[in-house]
Amino acid sequence: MTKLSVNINKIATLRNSRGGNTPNVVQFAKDVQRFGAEGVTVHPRPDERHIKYQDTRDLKSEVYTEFNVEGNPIQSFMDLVLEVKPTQVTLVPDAVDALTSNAGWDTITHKSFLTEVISEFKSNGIRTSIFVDPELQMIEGAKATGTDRIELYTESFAHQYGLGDMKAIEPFTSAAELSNEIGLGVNAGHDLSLDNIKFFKDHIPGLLEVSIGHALVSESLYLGVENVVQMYLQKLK
Ligand SMILES: CC(=O)[C@@H](O)[C@H](O)COP(=O)(O)O
Ligand SMILES: NCC(=O)COP(=O)(O)O
Repeated sequence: MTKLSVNINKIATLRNSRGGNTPNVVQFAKDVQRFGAEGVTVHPRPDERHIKYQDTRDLKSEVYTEFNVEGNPIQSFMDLVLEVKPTQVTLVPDAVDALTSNAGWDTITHKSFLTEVISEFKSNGIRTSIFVDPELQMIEGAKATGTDRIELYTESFAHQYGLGDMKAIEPFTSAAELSNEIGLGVNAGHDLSLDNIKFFKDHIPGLLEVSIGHALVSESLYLGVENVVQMYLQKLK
């Protein structure tokens, strides 16, 4: 069964825009879990443009489903994750000034670095996932690092699907099939939405988790948070 992890970065974006504590990030995380979400995801970036390191600490005691913390494993991020010890850490190769996540890891070039980082997190009881493009070589490279899971970077699927190109799913299906064969768990995320999630899920064998934020928050502006969470859960059945 595919779990829905709600990425709450954009709630922090809205909160930070006025400098106060409205909307309250922790309350939003409690509410989406109450509405049925099976996880909460945050991406504390180095510039803290949205989720702050302190938010990640504050959320730890309030996330009773699965807590997924994403980021580039720079030292400050490593220290935060080892302090908070979330359910899962997802390693993302983002540049400090990236507008948003825009690429998966080159798991071959960075094999030794990723292997060392993953070993550190796993020895602290934290499940690991590596953000990758749906390239078979990168999937095999991810396996070699010892990671528990990969997260398929779904921006290219979402973009092409939105243009009517159904064949855009094919690399993702192949990547999931290989992952299943070699014992890698399959997560997915980035630009997934109510429009594309069912088609995506129906073509990805063994999909364990989707993390969705930007579209979910945007859709909630019109349809309401509880309604949107329930709509995602229905489409993921
Ligand atoms: C890794 C990924 O694709 C997203 O989880 C990322 O967290 C989005 O980051 P922004 O919310 O900063 O765009
Ligand atoms: N890992 C993807 C994620 O957490 C949310 O990405 P998006 O839905 O905000 O594009």
